[in-house]
Amino acid sequence: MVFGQVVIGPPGSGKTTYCNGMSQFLQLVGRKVAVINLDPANDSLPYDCVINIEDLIKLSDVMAEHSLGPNGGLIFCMDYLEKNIDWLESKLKPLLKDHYLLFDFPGQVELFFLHENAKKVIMKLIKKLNLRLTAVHLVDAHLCSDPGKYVSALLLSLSTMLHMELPHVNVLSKIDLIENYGKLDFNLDFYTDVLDLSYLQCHLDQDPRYAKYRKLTKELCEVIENYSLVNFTTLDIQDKESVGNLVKLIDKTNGYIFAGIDASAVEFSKIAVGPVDWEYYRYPFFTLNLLSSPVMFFRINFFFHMSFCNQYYSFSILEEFLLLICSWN
Ligand SMILES: Nc1nc2c(ncn2[C@@H]2O[C@H](COP(=O)(O)OP(=O)(O)OP(=O)(O)O)[C@@H](O)[C@H]2O)c(=O)[nH]1
Repeated sequence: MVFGQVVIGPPGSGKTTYCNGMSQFLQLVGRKVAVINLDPANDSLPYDCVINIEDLIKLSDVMAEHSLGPNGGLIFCMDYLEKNIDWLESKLKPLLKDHYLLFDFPGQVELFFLHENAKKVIMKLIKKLNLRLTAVHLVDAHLCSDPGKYVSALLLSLSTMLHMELPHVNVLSKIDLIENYGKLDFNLDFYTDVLDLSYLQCHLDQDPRYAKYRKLTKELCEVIENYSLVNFTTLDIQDKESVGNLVKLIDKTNGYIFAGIDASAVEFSKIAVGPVDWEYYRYPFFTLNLLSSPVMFFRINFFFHMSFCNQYYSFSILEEFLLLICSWN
């Protein structure tokens, strides 16, 4: 089984910097990492990429040949990549034995909540190569400094989660810079946990001319709350503790901590077996005590780890549980 991350997010949210920092961090903890650049607009790459979409198709050529702008050109490139998925598969195959994959995608957000090409590329790779990928969706933390921008970030994250259908982690990137945009209206927890958005209302412009805007924002917030899917974790890519916490979270969502049998003992002790932080207890925990016969007492600790943000489900003993129910009858 091969694990990895699909790194997505709006332009400038820090995807390329993330791939560089994350690959260095993972290499330091003992993983063999391969970064795959699927952004044809990435001119200067700070990392050594093993596969570069530029070897297949160049954005500048597409724009010149088809008289397209950068956005249309990128959509053309993704379409071309989907049609030539064999090229990517053949490049990935030698890496499957022992590498952890980081896919750096373009920043055009419509690729991830509207168009199907990028999703189809990912789904085909997952199915054919048996990959376990988590979507890491980066959003610039400065959006928290304005209620309207924050609601847009929530909507973008929600639509991307619904569209991509992958284990998903939303990240507020560049958290080290958040204080540069002034004091936040609420504690950081308010923005990361997304529990009650009604408080945002009083921080919107109270001018009577903005009444419709406030009503629209209120109703959009209700949509987000009704889905109850979005929350965020934070990241400062230069802080190893921040990157380490994110790695732990991603490892839980794609199952790496349970199946990373190729990982070194050092890595396991540092990342997977480290003390669980409070994030772990966000998942509902059920303990079922079942008396299956007068002499037999079965105690089943049924861990049903479920995070809406992470979309991670562990049904490892579900089978055992069903068998027990059958034998009970
Ligand atoms: N302070 C700080 N700066 C960051 C962080 N992550 C990224 N940056 C900076 O943010 C800027 C944009 O980062 P990129 O990695 O180019 O962003 P991108 O999402 O790849 O951008 P596009 O390729 O245009 O989609 C760069 O100047 C980075 O140095 C962070 O965690 N902290």
